[in-house]
Amino acid sequence: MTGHHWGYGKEDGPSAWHKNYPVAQGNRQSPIDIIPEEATRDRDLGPIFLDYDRCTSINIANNGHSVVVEFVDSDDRSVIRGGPLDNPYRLKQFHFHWGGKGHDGSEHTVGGIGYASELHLVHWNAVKYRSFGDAAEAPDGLAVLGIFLETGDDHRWLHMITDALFMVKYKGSDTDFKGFNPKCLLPSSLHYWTYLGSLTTPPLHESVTWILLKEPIIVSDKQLGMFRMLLFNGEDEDERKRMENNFRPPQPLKGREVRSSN
Ligand SMILES: NS(=O)(=O)c1ccc(C(=O)N2CCc3cc(O)c(O)cc3[C@@H]2c2ccccc2)cc1
Ligand SMILES: [Zn+2]
Repeated sequence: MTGHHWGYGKEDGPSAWHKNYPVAQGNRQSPIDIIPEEATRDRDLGPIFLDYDRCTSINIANNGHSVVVEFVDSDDRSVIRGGPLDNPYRLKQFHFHWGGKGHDGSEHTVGGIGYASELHLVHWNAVKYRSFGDAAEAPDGLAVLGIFLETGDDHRWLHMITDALFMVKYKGSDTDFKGFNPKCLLPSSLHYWTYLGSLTTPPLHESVTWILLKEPIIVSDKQLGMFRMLLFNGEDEDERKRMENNFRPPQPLKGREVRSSN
C-alpha cells in the first residue's frame, strides 16, 4: 500500500489501523464471528458455482502482508456466480491468513472458535466496474470466497503452493506460478454463510460480499508451518520478521444479517 504503512505488529496492527483508515470503525467491517444458530436460512439463496476450469494463474508473490497467487482477469475465464451474487465475479487472486506455531490464525470465527488458517479467493464485479481498483471501492464490487483450514493429515495438493514458498521468502519477491487451479483447494461441500462486509486489511473498503464455506479443508501442521518461513520484511531490511499472525480479529456485527445456504 502506497502512503500509509500498516502491518500486524503492536504499533501498526489492527488496533491502530483506524488512525489512517477511519472506515475501520464502520458499519460493515470484516471479519466477524459467525453464530450458526443465528444465521437466517434463506430459501431464495441458491447454490454458488465456481467456473474455474479455464482459470490461468500467473505468479505467486509475497506482498509483505500475505502470500498471494494472481490470476489473469482480463476476461470471464474464471468466475464465481450464483448464491447471493447478481453477476459473475472474476477471480483476481487468492491468499491466506495464519497464526503462530500452535495458534489459530483464521479471520472469521464460528461460534467464537477460530480455525488454524483461512484462504481467501478474491473476485471482482467486471460487469459493473471497469477495474479491480474501481470495484474494490463499490458496495457490490468484490466477492471473497473464504475457506477455513483445519490441521490434520497432509493436503494432497497444498504442497504445490508450499513448495514455491521458499522462492518468495521476502516482501516484494514473486515467481512464476502457472497452471494452478484453486478448485483443488475446495472442500467437498459448497454450503456457505454469506454477509456484507469489507476487506480485512487496509484500505478496509466496505465492498465485499463474503461467502464462507461451512466445511473446512484439512492441511497438516507441517504444511502450515511452511507458511511461517515467509518474512514480512524485504531482503534489504536488517530486521527479520517471520510472517505469522497476519489476521484481523472479528469486528462488531452492527446489526447485519448472516444468511445460510440451504
Ligand atoms: N483479506 S481480504 O479481505 O480477502 C483482501 C482482499 C483484497 C485485498 C487487496 O487486493 N488489497 C488490499 C491490500 C493490498 C496491499 C498491497 O500491498 C497491494 O499492492 C494491494 C492491495 C490490495 C488493494 C489495494 C488498494 C485498493 C484495493 C485493494 C486484500 C485483502
Ligand atoms: Zn484475506
